[in-house]
Amino acid sequence: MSKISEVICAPVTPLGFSAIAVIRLSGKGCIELVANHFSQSQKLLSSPSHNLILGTFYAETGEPIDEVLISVFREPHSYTGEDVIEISCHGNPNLVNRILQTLLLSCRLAKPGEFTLRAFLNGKMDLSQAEAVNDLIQAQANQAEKAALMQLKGFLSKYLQELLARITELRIRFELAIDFADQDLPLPDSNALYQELLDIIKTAEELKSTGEQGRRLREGIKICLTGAPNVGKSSLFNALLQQNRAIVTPHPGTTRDYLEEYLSLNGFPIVIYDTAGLREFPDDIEKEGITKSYELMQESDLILYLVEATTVTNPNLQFSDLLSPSSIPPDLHSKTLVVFSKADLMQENTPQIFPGIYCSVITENGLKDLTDAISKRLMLNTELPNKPIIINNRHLVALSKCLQSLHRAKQCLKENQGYEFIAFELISASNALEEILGVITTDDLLDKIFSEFCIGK
Ligand SMILES: Nc1nc2c(c(=O)[nH]1)N(C=O)[C@@H](CNc1ccc(C(=O)N[C@@H](CCC(=O)O)C(=O)O)cc1)CN2
Ligand SMILES: Nc1nc2c(ncn2[C@@H]2O[C@H](COP(=O)(O)OP(=O)(O)OP(=O)(O)O)[C@@H](O)[C@H]2O)c(=O)[nH]1
Ligand SMILES: [Mg+2]
Repeated sequence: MSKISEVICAPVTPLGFSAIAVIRLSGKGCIELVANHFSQSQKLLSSPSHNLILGTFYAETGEPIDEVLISVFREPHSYTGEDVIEISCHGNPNLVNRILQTLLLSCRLAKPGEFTLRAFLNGKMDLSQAEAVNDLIQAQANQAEKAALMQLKGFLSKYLQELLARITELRIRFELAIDFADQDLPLPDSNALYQELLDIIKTAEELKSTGEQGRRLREGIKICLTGAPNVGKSSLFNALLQQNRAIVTPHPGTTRDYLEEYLSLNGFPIVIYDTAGLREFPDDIEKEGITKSYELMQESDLILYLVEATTVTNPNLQFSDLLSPSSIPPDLHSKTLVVFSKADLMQENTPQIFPGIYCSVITENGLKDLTDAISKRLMLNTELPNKPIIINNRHLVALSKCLQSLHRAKQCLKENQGYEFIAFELISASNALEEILGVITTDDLLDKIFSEFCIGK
């Protein structure tokens, strides 16, 4: 415990010019440490928790560095559960560095994620909540932030704790049954135990089924723009991003390497790809680009296949003819949305032969229809349910492990195997859930999780 309490210090705001910058310290003795360099040292030493004090911060030489505002948090009432000081100084990176250098004469720089690691080790949050802190910082869109915030506030923890309690209770009932059998006492109603096991499995499955939604929030929903050369993929890419990101020219074969950008649609994070035009006889460079286009199509959640609206003149054409075999592989048709581009070039009164989305980046007609269609297709119109979502892959893996054990327990029960086998599987199921909450951890796991955090967090 004493090692944990060693004072650590780090800037918590990015080093750059800003209105204010904040430096944070945590650990036993950090209040005294800062008081040694502060004009209002008595006020600081006797300050209650959650208090602000204005004063001057001095260098080791006694030279004043800045006028600062100091926040005091006394253990255990702080983010880390230890004494914490936050120094708000003026947002000049040189001032921040001088204050930091002064502090580092008597403490050490915090490692990435070390403040949150301490919050976890001091029982301020469980591991899933600590991971949510980073997910919240990294989140790319409102809905991803919402999911991470719910996890930070313990929604997932509560759900898992309840599941864990039910598994434990069921296990105890099986263990009691083993004892009863030894003593020739009447056995409990095995049908009731079976029903409870089924119900637990259902609850765990329900949580696991949110994993796909979670993956989309974590990695972003992948949309790939594809089609023949020159159909207007890069132009549409730019229009959706509302910036001139991709090069557009009248020459087919302009885009060779793919481009990747992020946007948010209805609060969902989207990764959008502009790819090389598909053609049958490409040159060597294009060939590479096209291979990559096919890889991206495989990975994508949605493929937008562009066809120039003016080229669709044959009323006998079938929908499948549009997606000619040389363009989109048949197994990807179900996740393909056809978009008719350059709709402004259609003659007025030209019938739209295929029902579908006709759009133009010049007049901007149809762009809203396109984003609406994308939202509908990807089901982005629905608010996230007020239920926990598994957004972390480590959690999904552990939950799958838990479910495997629960299913094995069910199998044992069906095959009338001994209750001790079932109890064993239920222990494995509990252990898997406890991995998520960090009840049992290894240094390697903690290192891996917290090293992905930024410094000062
Ligand atoms: N300035 C500042 N802003 C911040 C943080 C911070 O540490 N400092 N946070 C994080 O980096 C987040 C807020 N999280 C926090 C969580 C708990 C406590 C805290 O003092 N908890 C005490 C008292 C609780 C209470 O009064 O209700 C406790 O848990 O006992 C502070 C910040 C976001 N904004
Ligand atoms: N009239 C009209 N022209 C368009 C529209 N969209 C794109 N274009 C033009 O079509 C040409 C090709 O556009 P790009 O966006 O480069 O097409 P691309 O599909 O990315 O082409 P490659 O990268 O070569 O495969 C350019 O001259 C664009 O200005 C549109 O909606 N209306
Ligand atoms: Mg292009």
